[in-house]
Amino acid sequence: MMDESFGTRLRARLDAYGPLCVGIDPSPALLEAWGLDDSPTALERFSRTVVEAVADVAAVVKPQSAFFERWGSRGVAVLERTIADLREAGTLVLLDVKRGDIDSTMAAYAEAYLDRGSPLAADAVTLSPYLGFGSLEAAITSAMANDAGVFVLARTSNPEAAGLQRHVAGQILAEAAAVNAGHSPFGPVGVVMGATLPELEHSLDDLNGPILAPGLGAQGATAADVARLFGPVRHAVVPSVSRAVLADPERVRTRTLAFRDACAEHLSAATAAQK
Ligand SMILES: O=C(O)c1cc(=O)[nH]c(=O)n1[C@@H]1O[C@H](COP(=O)(O)O)[C@@H](O)[C@H]1O
Repeated sequence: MMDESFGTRLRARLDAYGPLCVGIDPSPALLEAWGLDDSPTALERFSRTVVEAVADVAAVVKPQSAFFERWGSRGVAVLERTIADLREAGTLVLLDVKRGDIDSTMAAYAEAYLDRGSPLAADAVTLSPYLGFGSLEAAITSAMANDAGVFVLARTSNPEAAGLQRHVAGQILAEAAAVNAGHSPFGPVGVVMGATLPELEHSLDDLNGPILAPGLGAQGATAADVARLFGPVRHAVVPSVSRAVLADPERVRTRTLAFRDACAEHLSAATAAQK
């Protein structure tokens, strides 16, 4: 049994390795760019290569479930092995599944992804709050019981999101902050805020939880954008990148280091400018 909370483990990883989450997104396009066929065996080769390249330099690694699920049970078996490899390497695993459903179904998702006895158990999982933040309760309870965490979509990186999410993001952030109150160094409820946003429309000062910020690289965000948006909460931001580090199997590690160090430098410059 793990006895440190997800927040404590995440804090330690961020302090030791710097601010970056690397996605494992084995899309057909990337498999082709790597000279691999599109098959479960190729998925495994891709995932193993990324794990070996980044497990000891990225604070968090985020396998995207859809790219494994498209191969049915054989793909899910590769996802299970990838999670096991990452956990054995000591990396924090954020499983990107973006789940959200009514209470009883949510409890089953929680059992699948957060219960430490499950073959798919991760350190944290992404959740969608569009059935109401309260519908996520079973997952949040399970996360706490299993020393795991959740990342709830608040303002996502994609351009289509703004019209819908701007109406609800404030409420999601407030509900996450309420769960996180009193926890140290972070509560179990992180949020997702795109690094592509033109500006932050809500303060994150009282969240007391980690902020996953996807959109670096392929979606156009830079380390400077991360610092501009998240400088005031720099200790809590986890910028996330997939395609821009995965494009070339020979350069996954060097690109990971470049993104990580650029984010660290820009965030610390933002700190200095605020003093
Ligand atoms: O939850 C996520 O990880 C996520 C949230 C979000 O707002 N935007 C977003 O792109 N993502 C995921 O982050 C990854 C982005 O990939 P790249 O654009 O290749 O860096 C994909 O796996 C997306 O599913």
